[in-house]
Amino acid sequence: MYIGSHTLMKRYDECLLKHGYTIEQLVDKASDCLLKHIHGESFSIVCGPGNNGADGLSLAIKLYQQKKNVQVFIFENTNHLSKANAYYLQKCYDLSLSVYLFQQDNLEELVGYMTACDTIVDAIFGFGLNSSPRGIYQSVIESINQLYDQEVIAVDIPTGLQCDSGKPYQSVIYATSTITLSAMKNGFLNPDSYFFTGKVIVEKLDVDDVSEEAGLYQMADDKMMFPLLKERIFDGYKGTYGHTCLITGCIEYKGAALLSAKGCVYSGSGITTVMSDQEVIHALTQFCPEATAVLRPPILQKEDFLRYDAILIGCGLGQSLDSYRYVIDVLEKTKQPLVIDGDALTILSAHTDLLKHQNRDIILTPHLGEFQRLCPFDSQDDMLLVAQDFAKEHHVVLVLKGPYTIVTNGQESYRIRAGNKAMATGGMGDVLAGIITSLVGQGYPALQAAMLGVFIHGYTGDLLAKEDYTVIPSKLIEFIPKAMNNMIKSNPEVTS
Ligand SMILES: NC(=O)C1=CN([C@@H]2O[C@H](COP(=O)(O)OP(=O)(O)OC[C@H]3O[C@@H](n4cnc5c(N)ncnc54)[C@H](OP(=O)(O)O)[C@@H]3O)[C@@H](O)[C@H]2O)[C@@H](O)CC1
Ligand SMILES: [K+]
Repeated sequence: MYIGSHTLMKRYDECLLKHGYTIEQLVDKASDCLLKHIHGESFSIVCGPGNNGADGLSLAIKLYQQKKNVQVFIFENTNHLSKANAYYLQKCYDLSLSVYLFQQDNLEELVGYMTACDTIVDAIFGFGLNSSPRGIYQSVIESINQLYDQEVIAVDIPTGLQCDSGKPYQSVIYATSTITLSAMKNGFLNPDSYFFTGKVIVEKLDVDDVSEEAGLYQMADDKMMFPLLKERIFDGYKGTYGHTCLITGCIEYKGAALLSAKGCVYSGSGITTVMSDQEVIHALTQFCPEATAVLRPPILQKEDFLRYDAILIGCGLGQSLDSYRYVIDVLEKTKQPLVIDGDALTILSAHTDLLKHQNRDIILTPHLGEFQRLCPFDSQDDMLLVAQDFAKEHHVVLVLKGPYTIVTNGQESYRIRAGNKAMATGGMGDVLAGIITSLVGQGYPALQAAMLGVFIHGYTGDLLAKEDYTVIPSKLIEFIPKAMNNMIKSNPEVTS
């Protein structure tokens, strides 16, 4: 399943136009999608001035041609209409459909006409709405919400719901169901949006598939993720599964280093070496005796890293002057695939130029606050686009942590369907960084390692959250091997 934001959906339409479709054809195909899910005998179709309205007008014509009882309501019939809207409105007039024009003084009367129908179609605004519907639009939305006997079907998005966040503007249609076109809208991932969308049906237009060309995100679910995890091989040994180096922890933040090391070991790393302060190393022998350790030298040299397959920097590294130097040393002197997390990301924010000419796999794992430092953005910005552009510009795999964590390398983009609110506890991100580094060390390509790491982490948390109110990192780690085994056993390619 693909997911789009308002910008990505606009880009999707532009791609289709570049493929040679006309906007009138696209609207025609959109209304074919709607028609499949519309039942009943009498319809009030409420159409705004853009292409969402055009979808409604085209649908009205098809229903009329099926001899249904159809009345169309519009807000203006001037040159403010989109090209497709004007085209289909003219067709409605040509066919002598009943078209009513909303004005301030006839609003109540026209809404009264709707009470005679069984279905109201909301084709007022779709992903083109850019602020709260005002004036007559607001009044019509509120009046439609007062009608309780009719089914309300929203075209693409309930009018007044924000496409990207799933939050309502001041006035929003409460739909019984929403037929969303081409892709799931990002806002519908927000569970609160369900109050407004009702049941969501995703319908793909019968056109060339331009989802990837347009940069839509893909939902990475069990079906996609289970087969990515490889079975351990018959004659494997510790060398088969990679040697990872974790430059993590300091006197003040020992726990983060311990959790990332254990996450790395438990998700299958062949050898895990923690490069840290004496105090961290001492604690490590108690917490995770399987990990090895080396004392972190004051200046990191290229030779210190020759034997490693993957490096992690961050996870409790702190932000001292030493930490700054470590981050810069690692970026300048090592060549292995690199995972950058926590404090190291904050340090990196002042030196993103170091990401240039790296010529190796780099995975960044910020939460929203860390990402804001790396890439200042505005709260109104389209995060799907911002994340994608950042990854593309800096040639990294970006793991933007949150509900349905974003994983993108700028070319391919995913939302990971795993994880839950019970996992919102300190140290969870450190475990994730450890898992991803482990997978990189085991030879998974960077994008796959990032996706799989996020999935394993979230999936383990989901198993635990079935019984527990909170899921704490040290307990989650203990369950990682079981969860990975579950994934292998549930994968039809392995079990058959
Ligand atoms: N591939 C697909 O999926 C396809 C999707 N399609 C459909 O296209 C829909 C998107 O169409 P769209 O881009 O024309 O935007 P839409 O939502 O109709 O609104 C634009 C109008 O709203 C106006 N306006 C904006 N904010 C406002 C406000 N606060 N208050 C008042 N007015 C406001 C804005 O005015 P303007 O800002 O230009 O002055 C403009 O007139 C999409 O949702 C889907 O249904 C298919 O038809 C084709 C294939
Ligand atoms: K709508």
